[in-house]
Amino acid sequence: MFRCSVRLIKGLTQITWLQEQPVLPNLLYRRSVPAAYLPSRALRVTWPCAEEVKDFSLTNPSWSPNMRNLYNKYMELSQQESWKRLPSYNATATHLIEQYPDSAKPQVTTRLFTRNLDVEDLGFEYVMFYNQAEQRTVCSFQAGPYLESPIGFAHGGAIAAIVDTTSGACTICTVGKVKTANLNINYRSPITLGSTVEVQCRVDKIEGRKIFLSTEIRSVNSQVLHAEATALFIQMKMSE
Ligand SMILES: CCCCCCCC/C=C\CCCCCCCC(=O)SCCNC(=O)CCNC(=O)[C@H](O)C(C)(C)COP(=O)(O)OP(=O)(O)OC[C@H]1O[C@@H](n2cnc3c(N)ncnc32)[C@H](O)[C@@H]1OP(=O)(O)O
Repeated sequence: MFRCSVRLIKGLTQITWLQEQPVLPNLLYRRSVPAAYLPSRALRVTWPCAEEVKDFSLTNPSWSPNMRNLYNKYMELSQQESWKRLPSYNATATHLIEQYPDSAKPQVTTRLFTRNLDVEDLGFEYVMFYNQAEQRTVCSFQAGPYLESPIGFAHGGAIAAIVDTTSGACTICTVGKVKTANLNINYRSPITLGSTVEVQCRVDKIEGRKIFLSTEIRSVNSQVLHAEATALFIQMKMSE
């Protein structure tokens, strides 16, 4: 009973903290997760247990010096320019939690694909920053050993996931809720597992509900081009 109360108080403290985080107004999906998306068996409930509401885009001990350097560079730029670090939770619903009245906080039973491991270091380690004035997102990405495809290198699907995430976040920050309609990737040079790369994404043009973006993944010294991509996102209709 005592343990439960402590967990509840910790959880509420964390939620209050979450609600105080700066949020761009048009970012968030307005609907709760449709029932059809929910798994048939109960998974972890992430609210109001504080330990589940973790911001994964803050430094952790698994981050390499390159990962930390990029993080520090954009954190410094966030002080002077219009870059903003995007918080990153392990479920879309957790990003949305502030929209729910206290009486109707959702049970979070799904997970974002790129945040589906509990252990740090093994999968996707990444942090994204958004520049509103330039409609750009940058992502520092460290590819963990569980993303392997050819021996020692990252899987093309994992690279596609990080491109989709970086360009998706850029689009959501720019226009609100969207879906990916098209993603084209040219893989130019393999990404070594454990290495850190910089993903740079920008909105090229917006035509009605269509948002066109381009992305490049480069080594941290910019010398190696690992992949280049274009994406088309479609803005959801008001009714969706
Ligand atoms: C403090 C908070 C901070 C938060 C920060 C953010 C962090 C958030 C957390 C993490 C970020 C993660 C972000 C990840 C994002 C990933 C998103 C996905 O992966 S979505 C899953 C994969 N995609 C699908 O499953 C779509 C399946 N397709 C569809 O649902 C539909 O086809 C859809 C919605 C794409 C379009 O359907 P329609 O009915 O709305 O629209 P129609 O009329 O068909 O098309 C509109 C226009 O677009 C063109 N169009 C549509 N699809 C096209 C295509 N594939 N290629 C070219 N044109 C296409 C059409 O020709 C039309 O053009 P004309 O207006 O006539 O000029």
